[in-house]
Amino acid sequence: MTSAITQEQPPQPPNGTSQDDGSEEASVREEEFLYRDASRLQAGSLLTTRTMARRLPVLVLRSLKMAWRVDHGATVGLLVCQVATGVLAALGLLAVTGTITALISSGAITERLWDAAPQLAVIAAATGLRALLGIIVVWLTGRLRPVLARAAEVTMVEAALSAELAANNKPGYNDAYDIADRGAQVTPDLVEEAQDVLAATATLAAGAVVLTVLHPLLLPLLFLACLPQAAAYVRSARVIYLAGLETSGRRRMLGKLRWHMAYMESSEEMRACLAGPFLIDRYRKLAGSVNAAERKAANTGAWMGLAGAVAGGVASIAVWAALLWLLASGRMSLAAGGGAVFALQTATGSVRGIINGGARLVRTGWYVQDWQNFLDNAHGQAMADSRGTAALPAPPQRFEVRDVTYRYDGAPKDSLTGASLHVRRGEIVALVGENGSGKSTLSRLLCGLLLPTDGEVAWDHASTAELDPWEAWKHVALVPQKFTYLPLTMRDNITFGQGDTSDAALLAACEASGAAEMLPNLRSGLNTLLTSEWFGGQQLSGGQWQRLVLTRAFHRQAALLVMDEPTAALDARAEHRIFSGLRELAKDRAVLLITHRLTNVAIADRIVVLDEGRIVQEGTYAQLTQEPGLFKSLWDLQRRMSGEIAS
Ligand SMILES: Nc1ncnc2c1ncn2[C@@H]1O[C@H](COP(=O)(O)OP(=O)(O)OP(=O)(O)O)[C@@H](O)[C@H]1O
Repeated sequence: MTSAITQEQPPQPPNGTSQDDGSEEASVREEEFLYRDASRLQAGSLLTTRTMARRLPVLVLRSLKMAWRVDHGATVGLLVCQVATGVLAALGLLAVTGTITALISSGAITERLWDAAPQLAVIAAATGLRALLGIIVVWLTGRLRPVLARAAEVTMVEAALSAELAANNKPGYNDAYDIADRGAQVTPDLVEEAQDVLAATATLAAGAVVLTVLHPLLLPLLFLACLPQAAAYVRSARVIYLAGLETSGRRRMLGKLRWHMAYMESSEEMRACLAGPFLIDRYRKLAGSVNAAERKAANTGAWMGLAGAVAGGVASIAVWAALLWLLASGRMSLAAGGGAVFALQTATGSVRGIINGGARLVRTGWYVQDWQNFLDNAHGQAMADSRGTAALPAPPQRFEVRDVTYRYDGAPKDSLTGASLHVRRGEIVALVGENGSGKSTLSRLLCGLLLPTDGEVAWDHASTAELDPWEAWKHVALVPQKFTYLPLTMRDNITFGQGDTSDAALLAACEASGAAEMLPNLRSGLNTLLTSEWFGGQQLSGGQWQRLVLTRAFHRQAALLVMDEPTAALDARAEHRIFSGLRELAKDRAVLLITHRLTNVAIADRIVVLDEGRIVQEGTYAQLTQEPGLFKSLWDLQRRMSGEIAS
């Protein structure tokens, strides 16, 4: 049977152009506008060729440091190989010069051959050893590459975790992350390219010594000849790098589209809502726009490369002409000229190697620089810059939001305005209100996940802005509205490696949440891998996952328990279990409960009602169900609805 994707014709673009007619740019105006980020482009365009040329030695050094950090042995081995390669190249070159001198000197041919024999032996030995060193370099690089790549990936994750939660809303942050991530991916390239440049430099050093001995004019001439080509190559690398920056937002969107189209979490809607064909069409248009930008950069880069190569060719002719002139004018002997030809060829090859490798190194260096910049302060969003390092002397007793205003970056209006609320240990406070009224935002502020735009959030007497966040979050247990399905075992999903990891402690938390009922059906009990994406794993239902997330929160034994719609996916029996056990849980915890099921909030000591970011009511269940206001109108509506449905 043919799949829906192949049967369906993708919708035509609004202006009637097709994705294959070469006019992708025109058909994707809207998507381009949406996913472009100018702030990064500006940063990239500040880089100049001269700056990068100056940074080349720094990059080589940095790559060596990175390599040293992950594998001392391989780094030393590579350095030794490169130096040895250079020494062997010098020996080989000297031997070639010696051989030519011996062969074209006067005397019988057999004598001349005997004279040249030791030099020929040196050439053979040097060539063989260089080949062997080449193999060792490949082996050591292969050993180093994966370790470096994984180490760089970990630094990215650590940097992302060090950023404020609010960073995700900051313009340019996600692009900066993506570009930095690309830098992390290419760090092994930096090391390899630095190796190439080092190897070419070592060989050049050998050629340079020979050339200088033969005639002091040859080497400066050779360098001058290569300058235009070097500039052209670096410029070409810059064009391609800038195209990468320009398209980063769109490429990120492409990655997200691919993820949603192919992965399990969204697979139902992709099929049943026919989102797949629609998104494939969107993907093609967006990809067309990225392709067009990259093609343009590749064309410009190729033209620059061609111009550089022509300039280089002309300059090479000049160098060879100079050599001929030196010979013709008797300024250089014929024997020395023969050696000079070989030395020039070797040196020219090495300089080209340095230019090629250097241009690649410079481009990779830009990416790696982006990576380093991100690592330095998470694109200006590091928590270390916005928060203190104070520690709490003991688990807090009271959590308070004082006259807090919060606006998400780029949002047209405040999500919370002048809100105040407190919750003590032993107390349950319910937060209610219509969709978008600011409940989750307020809970994030109370947990210290967000810092207020105005006002203060205090745990006992300490402001959350003063506290070391990682220490502070040890006192928080959160059941978020949107929870993550982690492909870990049930045990790891509950503990995340913290607290009492004994079966007894886990089973107690499972009993409280209702997750214990799932255990007999799990293949390996607490050690079952909770995903069917890998062999041996098992997939939980939505409600079962919610039970698990509740188990995690109960197991944490934290002073503050925040539950945002904790029973939305639970069946009636499971929901009843949670609410009937909540008072017991609250004995030593401050509980903030967010729910739309208003009969459930009868359990709370106090109820706080939010409307459009402002607290409009506060009181007990008995008070608010009598008092005219938002709570009563929503409560009446829910009761009426269940009555109407029942009748
Ligand atoms: N990450 C975010 N970035 C930007 N704006 C946000 C973000 N999260 C929420 N908002 C905005 O803040 C306002 C309050 O959202 P919040 O999620 O706090 O509401 P809520 O009361 O929890 O809603 P619901 O009942 O639907 O869960 C909304 O207008 C929403 O658009």
